[in-house]
Amino acid sequence: MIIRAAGLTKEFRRPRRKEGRFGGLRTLLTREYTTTRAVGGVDLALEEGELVGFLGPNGAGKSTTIKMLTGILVPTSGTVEVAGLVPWRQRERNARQIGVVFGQRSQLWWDLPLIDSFRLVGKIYEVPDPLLRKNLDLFVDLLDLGSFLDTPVRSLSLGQRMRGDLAAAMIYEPRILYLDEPTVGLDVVAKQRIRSFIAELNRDKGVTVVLTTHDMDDVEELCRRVVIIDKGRTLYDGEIKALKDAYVTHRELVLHLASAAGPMEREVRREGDRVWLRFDPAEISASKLIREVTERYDVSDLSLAEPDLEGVIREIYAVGEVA
Ligand SMILES: Nc1ncnc2c1ncn2[C@@H]1O[C@H](COP(=O)(O)OP(=O)(O)OP(=O)(O)O)[C@@H](O)[C@H]1O
Repeated sequence: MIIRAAGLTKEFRRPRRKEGRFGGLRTLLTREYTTTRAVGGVDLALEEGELVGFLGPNGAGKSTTIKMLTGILVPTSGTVEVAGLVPWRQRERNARQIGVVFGQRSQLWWDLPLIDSFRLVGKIYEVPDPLLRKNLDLFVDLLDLGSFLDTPVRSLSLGQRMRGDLAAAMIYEPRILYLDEPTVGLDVVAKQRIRSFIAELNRDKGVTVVLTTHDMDDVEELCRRVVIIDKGRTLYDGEIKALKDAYVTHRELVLHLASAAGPMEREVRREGDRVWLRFDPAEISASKLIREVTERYDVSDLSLAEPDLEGVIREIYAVGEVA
């Protein structure tokens, strides 16, 4: 087990604000506090080499959990162990085995050319020169960084900066990579490049990845397992497939008709020569339904619509529990 957290809790205490005249002074003097429980007892266990999607609505406690796993925050209670270390106690040793990328915030040196940030990270983490060069070559190639290595970070586009951040986080070859919304605000091409890079690190180098995102395409493409939290507690921890099986009881078959046909059994929608049929796989298998319709109708093409993770997740967030 490379990451193990048990009963992880974080409470933030803030002085309670007093209203009215001399409110500020009274706030200082009385020392009453309001407590926010951001994380309320999360258990998490990851094997080395896993790639897990860490999901939850805004304010669920994802970032706070990640900050405890990375050692930035000290838990109020509970235990964390990451590759044999207690992150907040052994911060420096922990930092060498983890890479962290926050989509909203860059870790790079704003005024320096991108390449200088890589060199500085290499120095800080004491990466031997040949290894630094080898990894730089690889990342420049995989993330297509070549055309903007000499550009100051502040002048990079969001997508270029994100790719730079990812490369910087991996240049010292950490075993674990924490990604907090790595594709937020990026166009489809940039998203795709980042997803392929993450997949490759995980597959070829065995890097363990914890991925926080609101983009279900990230999850569909990269993760087999998801952990969903809300209001600081775990709602679901398991395979995406099992989640879909539990929620998506219907599938859709989309037909292209070569010649006109009247209303069909199971039809739910029609647009020009396309007809959508909805069916329950427990009642009729996709192959049997396809056989039936192709025997009866003049079908030129067909496709099965995949169960939609986005819809499943939306439903779970709305209800606040997993059925
Ligand atoms: N430093 C802090 N002081 C007080 N409250 C905080 C602090 N950091 C987070 N919180 C609160 O803890 C809760 C969880 O926040 P957190 O940032 O972990 O959520 P999140 O799941 O990452 O959300 P998002 O998807 O919006 O990034 C929120 O109610 C937030 O307001």
